[in-house]
Amino acid sequence: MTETLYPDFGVLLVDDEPDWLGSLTLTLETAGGINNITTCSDSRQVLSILEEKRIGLVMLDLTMPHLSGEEVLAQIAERYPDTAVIILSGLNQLETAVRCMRLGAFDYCVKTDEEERIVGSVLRAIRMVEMRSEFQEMSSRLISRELSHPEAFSAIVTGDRSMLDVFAYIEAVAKSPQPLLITGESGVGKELIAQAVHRLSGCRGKLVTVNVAGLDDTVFADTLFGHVRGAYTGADQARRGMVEEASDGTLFLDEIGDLSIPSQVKLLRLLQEREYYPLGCDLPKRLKARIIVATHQNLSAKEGEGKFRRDLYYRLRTHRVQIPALRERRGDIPLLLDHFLAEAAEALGKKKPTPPKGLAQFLSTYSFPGNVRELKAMVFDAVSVHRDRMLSMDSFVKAVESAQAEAGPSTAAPPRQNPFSGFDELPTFSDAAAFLVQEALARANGNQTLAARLLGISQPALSKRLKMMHS
Ligand SMILES: Nc1ncnc2c1ncn2[C@@H]1O[C@H](COP(=O)(O)OP(=O)(O)OP(=O)(O)O)[C@@H](O)[C@H]1O
Repeated sequence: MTETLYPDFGVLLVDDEPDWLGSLTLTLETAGGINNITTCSDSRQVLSILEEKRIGLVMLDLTMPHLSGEEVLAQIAERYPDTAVIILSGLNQLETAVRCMRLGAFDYCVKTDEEERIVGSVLRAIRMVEMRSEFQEMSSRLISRELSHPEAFSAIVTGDRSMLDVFAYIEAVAKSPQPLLITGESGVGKELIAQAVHRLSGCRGKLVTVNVAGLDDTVFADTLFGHVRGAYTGADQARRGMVEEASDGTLFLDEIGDLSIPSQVKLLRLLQEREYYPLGCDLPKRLKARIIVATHQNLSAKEGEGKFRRDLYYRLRTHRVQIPALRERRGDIPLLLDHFLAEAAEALGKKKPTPPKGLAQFLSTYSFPGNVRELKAMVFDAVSVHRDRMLSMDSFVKAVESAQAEAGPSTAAPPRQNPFSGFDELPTFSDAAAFLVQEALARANGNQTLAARLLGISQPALSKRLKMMHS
């Protein structure tokens, strides 16, 4: 199996001592998981390598024959300003370090520095280059408002601007090896987003989904890391963990907000060390999967309450997207309605029914606490019971009313402000009623039955009021 390259751009090591190049390569591979390395022992060749290969980071020795590290640094800074350079010197000379930083070096390390210091600097430089390229890619997409791979999002029905911005962001970060955090209320389509990211990532492996809600720590470790035969009583067979199942692919951990603290520690270790031990096994295995996590919970609040580890939270949110609730993109309701009518008709072997006039308008007045999933269920239910060519409005009205009754008056709708609180002068009762009626009729597209429902009055009461208004 070919190993996934990290980072996805090359790291060029330049030093006239081949032994040092060999030992630095080994250190970066073993301590930093960095395996996309090119070496060069003749500083005169650096520019032609940069010309030919996609190099994002150069580690330059300072003292070299022909062209010194400082001279090469100046050339790189001028011709390849997006390439990060770390200077590696045999001597700790403050003056030289300052000069190199002024020339644009990312960092200055001394060869005798601790391994941790050198590897840490390289990992930070890699992250900076990755972030810079994501930022450039995202801004160019946001400016052009065009997607390079719209087909990756074909399962997600939307015309909403903020969703399209989410798509643009996802295209920019899809190939990053860092985790992606997807947040949003239940039913907004987080799993569909994870599928799109996996498709765009170009990973050859599978997308493996694990819902971690309700898994206790032992089951979590066993599910993710697997075990060897005989690891515990009853472990008659070895089990491959989901991390291994997702090799060269994507591991999608859903409901991450419910993860217990001990499991959070295990996940953090996996992300930091990119290694794990199947239960009962002394040899570590390498993490070769991209990690995507999702939650409907507010992780930042959980972190504040001490229920989610800060270090894990910050690691997970390197890339993050927030999927808006359906009530924040009501323009999607008619599109989704049409999509689910076709899908339900096909699944149930029926002809696609014609929706009653005003249905989309009626649905747009509802807050959909269950988001797209709730709309989908409503449509499937209505299509399964309908018999005529025209779909009945009734099953939708009943579904909305029973959901509202179930939620109770305080949660049926999002908390509202008193619309009159900012008024200097209050309208009269009859003026306020007239405004309400007009607004309800506009929202119901002139449909009086719907408008009456929105106002919580009977249709005869509404027509009486309309007569009064017009007399
Ligand atoms: N924009 C969309 N277009 C088409 N189908 C959608 C869209 N958004 C969601 N769905 C459908 O709605 C249902 C719920 O979506 P999904 O499971 O992705 O939500 P979720 O945010 O992951 O929910 P949860 O937090 O409960 O896991 C699925 O059947 C999905 O196919």
